[in-house]
Amino acid sequence: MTTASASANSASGHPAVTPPSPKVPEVRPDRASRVVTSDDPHEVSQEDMMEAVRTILLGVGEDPDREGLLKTPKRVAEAMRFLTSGYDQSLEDLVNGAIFDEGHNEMVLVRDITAFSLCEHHMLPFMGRVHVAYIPTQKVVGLSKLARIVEMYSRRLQVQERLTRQIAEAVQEILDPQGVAVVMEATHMCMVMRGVQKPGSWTVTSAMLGAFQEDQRTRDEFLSLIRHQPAFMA
Ligand SMILES: Nc1nc2c(ncn2[C@@H]2O[C@H](COP(=O)(O)OP(=O)(O)OP(=O)(O)O)[C@@H](O)[C@H]2O)c(=O)[nH]1
Ligand SMILES: [Zn+2]
Repeated sequence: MTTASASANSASGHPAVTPPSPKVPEVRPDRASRVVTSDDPHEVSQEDMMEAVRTILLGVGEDPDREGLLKTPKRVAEAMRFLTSGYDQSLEDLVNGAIFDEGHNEMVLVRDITAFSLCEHHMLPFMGRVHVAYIPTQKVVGLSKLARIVEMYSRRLQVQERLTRQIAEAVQEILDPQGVAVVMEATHMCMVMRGVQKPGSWTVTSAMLGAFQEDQRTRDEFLSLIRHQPAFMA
């Protein structure tokens, strides 16, 4: 598989395209791909998670036994399971065979796909929009599947650069198209609510494969299409 080039810069600049970077291995395998046994050290029960949340509540000086917090450990454990549910999905199940031989060879772009993820450094949300384009080699994929791919990789602990690249590589894997382009624009709560505290800052990352990496005009067409204001919004 071609290696994606991913880069980040501030929203004031255009997404830069850098030379291919070395592939970063997955931080952890998909939960779905692991054989889970009862003594699997990675398998943490809901009760263990709830106990950890109780500890956090104590750590912030709260009383986990006061009425308003009684169900909080359970709610947080369930929320964290949902927010990382992308580990349990596989690309094959998600695409569900929705690949059609249309003989189409022009750019397909799904833009403004909202995405919510958690940064792996602070486990705080980062959120924004993702634009996914590809140039088919005859075969196209069901449009919703591009959004589902974004969803699967977002619902994990991430860094924005890796998320962007994984989306591009997934489209490459399922379609083997002439090229794939992914741009993500996101704001990170770890930079807004804490730390450097910069509300309004945006990070733009891109991953370009094949024709989008090799052909400046193709890349420019994509960048111009994602900046264009759509005439119709549902
Ligand atoms: N490249 C990249 N960095 C990220 C992402 N999400 C969070 N970070 C950064 O990860 C870095 C972690 O830096 P550390 O110095 O280890 O942690 P920290 O002391 O909490 O850093 P500050 O956020 O600067 O307070 C910070 O600079 C974050 O802004 C991401 O998606 N991509
Ligand atoms: Zn963070």
